[in-house]
Amino acid sequence: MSLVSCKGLSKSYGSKQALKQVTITLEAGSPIALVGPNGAGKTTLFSLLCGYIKPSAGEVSLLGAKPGSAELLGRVSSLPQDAALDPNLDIITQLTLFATLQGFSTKAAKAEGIRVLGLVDLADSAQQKPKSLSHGMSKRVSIAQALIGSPELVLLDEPTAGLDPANAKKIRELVKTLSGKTTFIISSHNLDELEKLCDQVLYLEQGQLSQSVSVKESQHEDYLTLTMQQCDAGELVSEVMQLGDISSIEERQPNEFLIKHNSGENYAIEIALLSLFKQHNWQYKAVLKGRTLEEKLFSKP
Ligand SMILES: Nc1ncnc2c1ncn2[C@@H]1O[C@H](COP(=O)(O)OP(=O)(O)OP(=O)(O)O)[C@@H](O)[C@H]1O
Repeated sequence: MSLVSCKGLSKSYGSKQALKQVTITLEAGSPIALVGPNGAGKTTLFSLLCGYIKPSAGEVSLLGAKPGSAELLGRVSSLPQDAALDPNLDIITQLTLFATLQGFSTKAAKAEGIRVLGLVDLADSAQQKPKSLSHGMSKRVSIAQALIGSPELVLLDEPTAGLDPANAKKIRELVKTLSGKTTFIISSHNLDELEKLCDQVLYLEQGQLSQSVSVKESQHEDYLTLTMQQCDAGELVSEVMQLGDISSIEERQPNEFLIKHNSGENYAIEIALLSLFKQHNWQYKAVLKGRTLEEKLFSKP
């Protein structure tokens, strides 16, 4: 049974068509990214998956059931973009309440609340009220709430937006740790973050699913992405073109070069590049196999 199945899924708000004929099947496993410009329909798709809104046309099912149905209680959860906590109740009381609503006994619900707060490193804040929390801490409490009951599918809408780098890293590590048992679908504008976390990236544009990109496939592509320290781009390009099996090299961003090659031999190009750098005493920052996610989504090879 598929994790998510959408067939011709569409949603209009009055005359505004926010989602157009989205058809996709997603399987459980590594985290899946949902990317797209502002207004592309990401939150609308999440809201349909959660059952917060009804489709205007088409079908959607999660784990074989309709979104919002009783069968999915405790199996699917979400962190909405604008998740808000009740200002009047302390954190552990709120989490305990949500766990109780999922069917935990009162005692087990409190233990579950403490467990999920521990996952987001906030066990010490259990007795605090939301107004005494920073924005980042509130976001982490909302992520904790989404993890109650260890659901099979968790939808995270911009989970690290507004978090400082250390806390964003902690959330990424948490997602990595829990992946396997739980499948995460993550909407974010941070492509570097998604590239680190996800194997599959869905790209929504003007309500349509325009691409589904596999991050893992980079291993099999005939591309290298080279990031240099300061260098003379013209000289580098001319020298690299003289190496064998190079089809093209282009500077895509300052000091970042995309090399297309047709070498069938493992590491041959990498070794030739490193010898070239040594010969000229050029300093490099990174040699990445394949193309960056940004290149895959936004540039035609
Ligand atoms: N309740 C609503 N009523 C009317 N139009 C809406 C409503 N919600 C969303 N829209 C419109 O639907 C389109 C898709 O919005 P949505 O919030 O799903 O996009 P998004 O990809 O999540 O954007 P962002 O990255 O800015 O969060 C936008 O044009 C938006 O203005």
